[in-house]
Amino acid sequence: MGHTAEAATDSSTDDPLLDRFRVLPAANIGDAMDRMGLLHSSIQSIWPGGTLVGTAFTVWTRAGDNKVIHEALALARPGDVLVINGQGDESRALIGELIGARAKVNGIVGFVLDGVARDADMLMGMEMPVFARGVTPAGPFKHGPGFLGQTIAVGGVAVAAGDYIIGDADGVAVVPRAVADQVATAAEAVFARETERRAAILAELA
Ligand SMILES: O=C([O-])CC(=O)C(=O)O
Ligand SMILES: [Mg+2]
Repeated sequence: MGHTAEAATDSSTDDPLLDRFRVLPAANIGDAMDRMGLLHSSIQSIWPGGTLVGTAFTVWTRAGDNKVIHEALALARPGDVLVINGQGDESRALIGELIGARAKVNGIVGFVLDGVARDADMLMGMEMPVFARGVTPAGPFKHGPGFLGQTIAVGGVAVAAGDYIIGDADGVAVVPRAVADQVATAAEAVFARETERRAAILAELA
């Protein structure tokens, strides 16, 4: 069985919470967490319209070095997002289109980098969402060290393995796994209330 078939049947992608988060704005999810759990505003989709929802596979890598990211690609499960602390370094891209393509084949649904990426056009072409501090053509070194699966800091927020990651046009929200159901319920209420208020305001145009 190929990795793509695996991705379609893996239980981690059947989680109903993923579908609930998929239709909620990151802003509403943040409001449901006392407006906390939102990454620094400089971490944004590197291509227009990129969005993602998945579970965190955490990676800590030395600034400007992606040796451990190659290991992560082989170990992450379908439905995972590679969430990477690269110490906010903007001098060298931690990932590009080749890593993006490998991720796609393995069922990984996207990347969140406290660092930068490259090959943005090709990542857009393969619809591989990447949220990062920006882009640079400068490539990474491949020496290590790095760590997998530990709780890490990304964009000023702690992320543990298995936390829910939601990225949209505003940026990225992180929902701790232990409170995810409550947060989804509260965010659905925020969304419903704001939908109603927005409609009432716009009705003044009519
Ligand atoms: O060279 C690298 O490791 C990063 C890169 O451009 C790619 O993954 O395509
Ligand atoms: Mg490349």
